[in-house]
Amino acid sequence: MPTVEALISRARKNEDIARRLFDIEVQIMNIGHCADFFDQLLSLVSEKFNIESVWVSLTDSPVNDHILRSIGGDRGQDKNAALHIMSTMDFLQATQSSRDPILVNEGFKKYRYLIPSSIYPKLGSMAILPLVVDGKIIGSLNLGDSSDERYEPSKDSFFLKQLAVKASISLAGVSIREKISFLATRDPLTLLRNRRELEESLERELSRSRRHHDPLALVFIDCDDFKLVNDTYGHDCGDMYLKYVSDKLIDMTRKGDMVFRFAGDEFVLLLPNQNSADAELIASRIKDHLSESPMTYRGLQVSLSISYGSISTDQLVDPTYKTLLKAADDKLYQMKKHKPPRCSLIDVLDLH
Ligand SMILES: Nc1nc2c(ncn2[C@@H]2O[C@H](COP(=O)(O)OP(=O)(O)OP(=O)(O)O)[C@@H](O)[C@H]2O)c(=O)[nH]1
Repeated sequence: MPTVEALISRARKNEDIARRLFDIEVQIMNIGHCADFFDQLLSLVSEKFNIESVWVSLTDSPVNDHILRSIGGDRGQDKNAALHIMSTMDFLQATQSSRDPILVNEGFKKYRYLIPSSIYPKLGSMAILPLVVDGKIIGSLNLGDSSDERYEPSKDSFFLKQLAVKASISLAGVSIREKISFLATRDPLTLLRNRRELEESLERELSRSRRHHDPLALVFIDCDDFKLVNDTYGHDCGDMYLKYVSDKLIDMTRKGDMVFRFAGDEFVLLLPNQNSADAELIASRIKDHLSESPMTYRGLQVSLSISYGSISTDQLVDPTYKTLLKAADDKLYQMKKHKPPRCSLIDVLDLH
């Protein structure tokens, strides 16, 4: 039978843990970006509870696309050891899809995919706290210690569960807030940056280019005879065509480049640090590649063709948002003018 003093001491200890959990919750609940959320969460948990190793394992499931994009990570390419990205199957197999904390102090091999290699050799025990967003397990918050007692499996995991729930609820909030602000800047069909974003990005990049005396290139792209796609195959095919083109534009540009949907079948590339020759080369490569990569739609190959106009700040005196766009649009118009009209979009019938 515990003494009154022991009971009071235990109650105080629990109160102290609850207060620390509350402090963490208050500090993470209003964060706007997933990357900042994880940084804050990990450092707060480690600091408030004096934990040797704290890291997050995230599955590569499509439900995590938004979070992975936000933290800038892909599987096998962790942003840092504290954010560990792994296959969904490995994760669910190791944890048996448990929604309760898992305490481990032996048999780490089973959980090896969850543990960054820099932490694995130091572990005496660990706690795996599942993170659940929108009812789906998306990974875990993990706590590790060199002693085999701290997370000994028979220990009470009540507060660990509390931590898992608070982290999950806050992450869901951050994720939704970030998604809303992301979508406000995007074209809903292609998810490319929208025209308003172009205006802001172009102003920003122009002043950066002036400050650093670096060139900035812009390519204006228009799909040829796009109306024919809609008229021949219907609007769904037209939508697919626009998505197909936008994916190719993303694939064929570099990480620092920006791709925008300007309007209907018009796209703009913003290429920091590229001069006129670079921009012309990139644009003509994209044009050639699209011409050689017809889109498959219901067993038909629908051919693609674009016209473009490329311009760089090194070709204009005192370039502005308007003059840069206008110069690229003029060049696009010149290319369009010399293009023979197409009457059919079908290259090859029936691929089956
Ligand atoms: N499917 C689909 N069609 C769209 C969308 N936005 C605009 N359009 C269509 O895009 C077509 C653009 O037509 P035009 O401006 O004549 O362009 P074009 O047929 O490519 O002609 P050129 O530019 O002269 O080669 C119009 O028929 C619009 O209705 C969209 O989101 N989805």
